[in-house]
Amino acid sequence: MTYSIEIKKEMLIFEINRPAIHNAINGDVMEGFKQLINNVKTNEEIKLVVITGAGEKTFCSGGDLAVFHKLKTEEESYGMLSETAKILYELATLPVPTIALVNGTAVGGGCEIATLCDFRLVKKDAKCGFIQGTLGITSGWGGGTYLFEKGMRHDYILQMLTEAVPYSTDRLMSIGWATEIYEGDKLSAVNQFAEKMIIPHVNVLKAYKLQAIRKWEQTRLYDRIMDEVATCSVLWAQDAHHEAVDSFLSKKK
Ligand SMILES: CC[C@@H](C(=O)O)C(=O)SCCNC(=O)CCNC(=O)[C@H](O)C(C)(C)COP(=O)(O)OP(=O)(O)OC[C@H]1O[C@@H](n2cnc3c(N)ncnc32)[C@H](O)[C@@H]1OP(=O)(O)O
Repeated sequence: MTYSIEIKKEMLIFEINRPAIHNAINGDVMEGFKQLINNVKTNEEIKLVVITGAGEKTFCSGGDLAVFHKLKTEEESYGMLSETAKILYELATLPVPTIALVNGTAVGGGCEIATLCDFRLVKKDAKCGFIQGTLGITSGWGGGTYLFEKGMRHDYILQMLTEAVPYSTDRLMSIGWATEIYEGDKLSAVNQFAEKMIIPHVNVLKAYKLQAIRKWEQTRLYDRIMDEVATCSVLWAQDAHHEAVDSFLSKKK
């Protein structure tokens, strides 16, 4: 299975399970996200959602380049990017808070998924970044747009997007991207974090989340994400992108 879904102490824990390729996302994992969303919408017991990656090294390395590299044109890439962005928008706007339990490297689309969550608990030695620029593309799943919603300094956001390198946890904390840094066991870390929330009063959690969702609706977050998708698709179809991905995929051959 490329993912697992477990419900523990009113928390739904979604784990991407492709550690051999750094938990890269393919269509199967996206189906898992759809199942997660459906579970939350139909099960009133779920009060928090946690997203994490299998293994010790990586949260998620973004889209599976071997799979998505088959998409060559603007139209083909728009199809995949928009479909994924829609699912991730549903994830971001779930009625309960979401926590990215960043147990290791989060790059590319992996950094986008962590960014769209309400909280980011990051392992001490993890590195995270919007490295898409090194592939000649922008973020294409809504991640850049979500980053501008995080209340971080504008200049720090643009630096994170345009430097296109993974940041250390010190930097992630100082720019306001990481919520907390943890050491040791990831489930203990998320349990300790969740205990501080008023879980028994789930309607309070939901009411605050709804305030954020209403703001996003009023500021047309969804439309702005789809603009990001369209921009990324144009860049995706250019030689610079295909050459950069070829170079990554053939680096050890
Ligand atoms: C498609 C959407 C787009 C978006 O909108 O954001 C994206 O997500 S673009 C994808 C962006 N992601 C990347 O470019 C990450 C690529 N990966 C890396 O930079 C590195 O692998 C790593 C995650 C920093 C780890 O480096 P390292 O520890 O040196 O491991 P390897 O590089 O040797 O990787 C082992 C193995 O895994 C394969 N791999 C890694 N990431 C991906 C990926 N995203 N897609 C497919 N395969 C991936 C890598 O090719 C190696 O395979 P083998 O050589 O066959 O062992």
